[in-house]
Formats: sequence, C-alpha cells, structure tokens
Amino acid sequence: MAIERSWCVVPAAGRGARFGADRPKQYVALAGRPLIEWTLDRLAATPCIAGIVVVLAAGDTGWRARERIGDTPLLTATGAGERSGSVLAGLRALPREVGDDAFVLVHDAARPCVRSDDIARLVEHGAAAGGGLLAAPVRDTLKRADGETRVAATEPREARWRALTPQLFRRGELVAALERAQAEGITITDESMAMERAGHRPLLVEGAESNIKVTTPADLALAEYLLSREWGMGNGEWGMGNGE
Ligand SMILES: Nc1ccn([C@@H]2O[C@H](COP(=O)(O)OP(=O)(O)OP(=O)(O)O)[C@@H](O)[C@H]2O)c(=O)n1
Ligand SMILES: C[C@](O)(CO)[C@H](O)COP(=O)(O)O
Repeated sequence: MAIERSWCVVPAAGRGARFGADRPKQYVALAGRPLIEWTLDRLAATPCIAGIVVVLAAGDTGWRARERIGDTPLLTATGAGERSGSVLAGLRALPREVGDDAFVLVHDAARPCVRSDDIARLVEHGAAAGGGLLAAPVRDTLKRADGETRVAATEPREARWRALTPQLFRRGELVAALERAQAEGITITDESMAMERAGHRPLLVEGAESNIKVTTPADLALAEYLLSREWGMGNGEWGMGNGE
C-alpha cells in the first residue's frame, strides 16, 4: 500500500541531562543555530512529510514555534516526564484528518542529520510492512548483560541493529500500544518497543549511520562535522551529500 505523505511527531520536551548544558540540548547552538531548527528544517524539506507536531516541555520558552516551516504546517503539543508520554501527547495533537489508520512518523528533535531519502524509504517500505523504523547495523560485538556486569549472551553479527528514528506506525495502533505500556508501568525507550510488546514485528529499514542522536557534547561536534559535509559545492545549499 503506497502512502503519499505522513505527519511527523517530534518529541522535543527532554531536559538533556546527559548533555549537561545550561539549557535543554535541543536548544544548544549547532553551526550557529539551535539544534532543533536543523532537525525541523530537514523534516520540513522532506517531500513525504505532510506536517509536523513538535512536542515542547510545559512552559518551555527555549524556542518560539512558528505556524509553518516553508509550506509545511507546524503544530505544538506539551510533553511529559517520559519520552513515551511526550510522543503520546504529540499523537493526540495531530489534526483530526489524521485518522487511526494513518501512518505517522516519530522523529527525535535530537537527530538533526537524518536523510530525507532514508525517510522516504521508511515511509514506502515501513508502510507496506505495517510499521517499521530506520536502523543502522552495529559494527562492534554486542553483549547482553544479566543485570549485573556479567555477560549473559553475545548477539550474533546478523542480529546487531541500532534503532534510529524516524519510526513509522499507524496512529491508532501506536496510541494503543503506548497507552497499554503506560498502564502496565513499563518504561518505553522507543515506539518500536511498545509495538513489539503489543505483538507487532516492525520492519528494520537500513538508514545512514550519520543519523546520530545528539546525547552528549561529543555528539554535537560530530553532528556539526556531518552537517558541514552535506553542504553543496560551496554554494551554501544543502547538497545531495551521500553522508558516507
Ligand atoms: N520526557 C521527554 C524526554 C525526551 N524527549 C525527547 O526525546 C528525544 C530523545 O530523547 P533523549 O535523547 O533521551 O533526550 P533527553 O531525555 O533530553 O536526554 P537525557 O536522557 O540526557 O535527559 C529528544 O529529542 C528529547 O527532547 C521528550 O520529548 N520528552
Ligand atoms: C528513541 C531513540 O532515539 C531510538 O534510537 C532512542 O531509543 C532514545 O534512546 P535514549 O535511551 O532515550 O537515549
């Protein structure tokens, strides 16, 4: 089932504790602009994104939301103490015309280097599979701990994937899965986890490893390098940089 365009919820209500700045990390300067603006501009410039709901912390004055970014409508919602609660708030703030069967993307405000063509492939293949997420293969050997610092298992090479965002699911199914996990008191770290607990097997769509999440200051330096590589031949326009 080919879907034309999809709305995107952008959770941006975190505190950025691991980043350790004097403001939430989504507002720290990245190449001269607040990090969040790079992410939102990138999403707004992605043809398959119909609109954006950005989820901000209650009373947040770190960034003045606009009604549109270019031709892309921009709505706001108020976040919660946990990321999953912020995502739920964003899903509930979608326009009425986005029904339960509509596929919706969820993308971290903290991921400014996402590639538009990766999002397009996720929308195409993830929708056909009933839901999916961008993911990058992990090069290191992964160990599963037994709760202490002892090795419980080693993940085989073909099973090692790093979940990214965006993640794409049907609005109604994702709301139900997140509400169920919330009712069960389960901490949900990404949308796929809630959907897996509800019995779904989301499709892994390989995305560029440059789609990093800015969590610490070291990540910010890498994001600045990655963005600089995407500029065109000095003309100041976004290149078609392959991100490699
Ligand atoms: N209650 C929360 C927590 C996180 N987020 C958002 O979810 C994305 C990914 O979360 P993460 O990187 O963990 O951000 P923080 O929670 O801010 O980071 P930390 O855990 O270091 O405080 C970020 O864009 C963040 O703003 C959110 O909207 N609401
Ligand atoms: C949602 C996410 O960005 C998918 O990769 C990731 O799970 C967030 O991880 P964190 O533990 O909140 O840093």
